[in-house]
Amino acid sequence: MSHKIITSQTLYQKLVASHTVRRLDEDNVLLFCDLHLMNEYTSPQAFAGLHDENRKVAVPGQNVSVVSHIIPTDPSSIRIIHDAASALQATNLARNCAFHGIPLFDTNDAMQGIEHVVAPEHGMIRPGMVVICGDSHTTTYGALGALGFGIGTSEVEHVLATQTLVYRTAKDMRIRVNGTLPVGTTSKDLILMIIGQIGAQGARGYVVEFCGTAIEQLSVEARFTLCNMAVEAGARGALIAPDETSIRYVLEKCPDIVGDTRDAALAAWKHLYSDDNARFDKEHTFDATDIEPHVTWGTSPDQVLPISGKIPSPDSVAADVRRSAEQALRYTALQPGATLAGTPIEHVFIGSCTNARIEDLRSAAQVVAGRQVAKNVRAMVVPGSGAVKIQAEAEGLDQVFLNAGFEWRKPGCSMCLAMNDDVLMDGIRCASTTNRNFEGRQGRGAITHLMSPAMAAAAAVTGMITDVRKLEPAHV
Ligand SMILES: CC(C)[C@H](C(=O)O)[C@@H](O)C(=O)O
Ligand code: SF4
Repeated sequence: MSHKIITSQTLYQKLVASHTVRRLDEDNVLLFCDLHLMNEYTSPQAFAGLHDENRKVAVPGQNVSVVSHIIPTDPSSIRIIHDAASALQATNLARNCAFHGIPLFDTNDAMQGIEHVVAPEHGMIRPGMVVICGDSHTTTYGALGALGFGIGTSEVEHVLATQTLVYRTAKDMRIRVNGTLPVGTTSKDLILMIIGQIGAQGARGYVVEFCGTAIEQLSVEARFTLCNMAVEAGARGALIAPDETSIRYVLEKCPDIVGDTRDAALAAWKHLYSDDNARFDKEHTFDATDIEPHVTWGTSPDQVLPISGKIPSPDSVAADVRRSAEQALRYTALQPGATLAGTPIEHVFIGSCTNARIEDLRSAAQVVAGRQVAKNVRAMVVPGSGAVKIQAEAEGLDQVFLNAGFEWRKPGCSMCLAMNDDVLMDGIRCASTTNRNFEGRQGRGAITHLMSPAMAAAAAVTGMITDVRKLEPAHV
């Protein structure tokens, strides 16, 4: 007689178990995917592979495509992609989606934007789902208690053909953040601090569950920022157990969840938490109480400092990271021992799937209101999606930015990775709300400093990296 042993499970284990079609071996399962998101960049070869084998898309309705990376953001009314290769990617995506009956947010759709901003605002992401995409920042959806992660192009083809994925299970990490984030700081500062502490590989091989009072107090949009950037610590996924805050958000975005469906959904979501005795392979605890605004000084997101900190000397860092620190400082042209505050910048970019949602724009606008972009600084806001842009315009935020001398652009990935026309020149130093400060990320030779939207706004109006908490009150 066999006895079923009921053990405590982590939230991550519950999500994997509920989507496992078949266990393949010790490490791998065949995982069912509730939603597969696609973009123009990582899907063409997958469709080509599918067509070569004469296969159909298994469940077209559980796939959605968004043109994100290569779309132009200039304010002209019709968007025309001038680069031939990029235009071809967009046309291919449109053709493939039409052929297979896959919904598409196309280049000139009013709701167009960055895939990770578009999907949740249209109610596509719900607690308990598995969401995958050929894009690393799919971890964003953990904010709603959905397991999201990026996949490679060959996997995209497999998912299209079967709506399943051969999935190597990850280890479990818990990051608890006690306390409350102080005024003037955001979840961007929190995640930059965490990445600085555990390193760019610190969560490699793990799915991270965030918990603790500081996390509970975060809005859903702030949680998106946190989970989005967990991948910059190497995480294979990020999760926050659904609570009242996230459930309210989802119900607002999902008009179809009513009546019995709503009761059933609420009942199912109640189980989405890590059991008391669940075992995590690794745990970290932080306190949010004394967190300062954080800004990167190097070419990896873990090369980061609190704004009052001093740029490290390569001699003072551990031997294994010394060379990369030296290289980074050579690239960013900064002096060890100096503070980041006061470093002149030439460009400000407020955008990306990390920080281009409405709350991000509100927080930047609050700093900008009544001030002017500093002389010699070019500053732009690229909203995360058409919906964010429309909302911001309804609130008059576009006018706040335009009056101050910012450019107000159309949505897209834009200068987050410079795959469209928004590219920085060699040597230009940019205060950026994005997630990656790699060499050349925003243009060859361009230097990126990652920070929160409020800090980027402070940089725009002062012309230098500035502690937003120390700005004199503006005369609005
Ligand atoms: C283009 C895409 C594959 C890439 C990713 O996977 O993250 C991009 O979105 C990025 O942010 O670097
Ligand atoms: S905004 Fe940046 S990080 Fe996000 S999907 Fe686009 S390129 Fe990647």
